[in-house]
Amino acid sequence: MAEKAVNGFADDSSSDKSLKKHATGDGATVNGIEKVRNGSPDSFCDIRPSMPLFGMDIGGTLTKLVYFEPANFDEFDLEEKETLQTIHRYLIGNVAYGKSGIRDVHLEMENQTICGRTGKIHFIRFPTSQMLSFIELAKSKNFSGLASGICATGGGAYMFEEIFAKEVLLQLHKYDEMDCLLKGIHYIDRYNPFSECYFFRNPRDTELCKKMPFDFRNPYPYLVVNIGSGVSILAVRSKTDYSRVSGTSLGGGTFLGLCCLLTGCETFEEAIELASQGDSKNIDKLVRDIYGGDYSKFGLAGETVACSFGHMMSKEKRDTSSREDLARATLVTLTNNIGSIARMCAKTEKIERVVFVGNFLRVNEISMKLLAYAMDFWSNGSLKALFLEHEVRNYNLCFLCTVIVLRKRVTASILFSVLV
Ligand SMILES: Nc1ncnc2c1ncn2[C@@H]1O[C@H](COP(=O)(O)OP(=O)(O)OP(=O)(O)O)[C@@H](O)[C@H]1O
Ligand SMILES: CC(C)(CO)[C@@H](O)C(=O)NCCC(=O)O
Repeated sequence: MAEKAVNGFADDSSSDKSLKKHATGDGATVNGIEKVRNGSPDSFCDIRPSMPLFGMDIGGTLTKLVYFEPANFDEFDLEEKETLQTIHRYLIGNVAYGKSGIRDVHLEMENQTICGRTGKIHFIRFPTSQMLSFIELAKSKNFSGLASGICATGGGAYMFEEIFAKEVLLQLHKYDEMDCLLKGIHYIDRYNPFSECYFFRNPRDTELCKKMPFDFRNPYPYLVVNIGSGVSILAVRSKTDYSRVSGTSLGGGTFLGLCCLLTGCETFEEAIELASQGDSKNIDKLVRDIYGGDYSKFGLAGETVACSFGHMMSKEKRDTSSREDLARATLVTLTNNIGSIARMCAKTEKIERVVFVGNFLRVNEISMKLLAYAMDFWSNGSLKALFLEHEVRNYNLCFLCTVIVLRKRVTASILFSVLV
């Protein structure tokens, strides 16, 4: 592969259909639901791994990478120190890497202690579609001769395991994404107890609706709705007891895919921008479009969506609909569907706190407010929709609990070449 393509993440060849998926199986299955106790990543903190530390979550759409920058470089030997300083200069000197790598500066976490060391956590993301470029690069740099292995979470840790082993001669140490997600949520909240978790006060009133901090220090039981490419719903009853109670394939990836199809947009940011200027009422049929007003007998207000995309069966309505309206209706449809499934899960599990996470909510206040509204309205105020600053903006957080322990200089070389 050309160096340029590798370095710039320019080659979009990672949709390689020949990659084989592996079955997971970290937990026992009870009534078709995976029951998982005792996630394993904590064991990392029993050791004092060599620096630098990275963690990676390879999702269906985005790969999230964290880099832990130790505060004091002086305690390392000369070679390690040199590597750390080079990484530091490069990473901190840039916020964008190649065409698609981004460092989210506003998410940085200072004064963190990981595995006995104090430092800062940096957050970087890039599309998983560029992963084969990363692998090509690792191969071309003879990574296997120098690295001890990579720890990773997410479907990609399984998806790319074989190709990493075969092509790069490198083992991926896999950790379950849901275990890590929950550990990540609590890690983050512990370090930002008064500013990480929030809710919307007065969610039914657009004028008075206001973001407020939520004290999440005594959180159990709660539901997690992880909106990534698809959606996983977890019922969490204690630190070590949770189950995946439901999920839906209609998630953030569906929103982006449909929006690209319907509007010709090409990025998530563009899709959200379009949606923010559109009106879904031009696309969806409301109860009032069918009843002429409310359907009072069952408490359905005229403003309620009766049929998502229902107006699109009319040629006239199709001809007058705009890209903005279509983007908005796609966003509202997906969000309401997720909200509705979450509400049913909360009812079945008898849980009142619902934490919505995942990158679908990144730069997407429309969906957050809609979810807050829907939870409050349809439960008569008994359900509370909660959100997290880091989670919402960027990461599954899995990687906070995983680390990539690489041998010194190689890490720098890989990271640099990929991100340059
Ligand atoms: N820059 C972006 N590029 C692509 N999608 C984005 C971007 N920012 C936010 N998103 C949204 O976030 C979703 C991916 O979220 P997330 O990173 O949490 O999931 P994932 O780990 O890729 O998927 P999964 O967990 O299902 O494997 C996308 O499907 C899209 O809706
Ligand atoms: C497959 C995963 C777990 C990958 O993160 C996620 O995309 C998901 O939960 N999808 C929904 C699958 C379902 O229908 O339950």
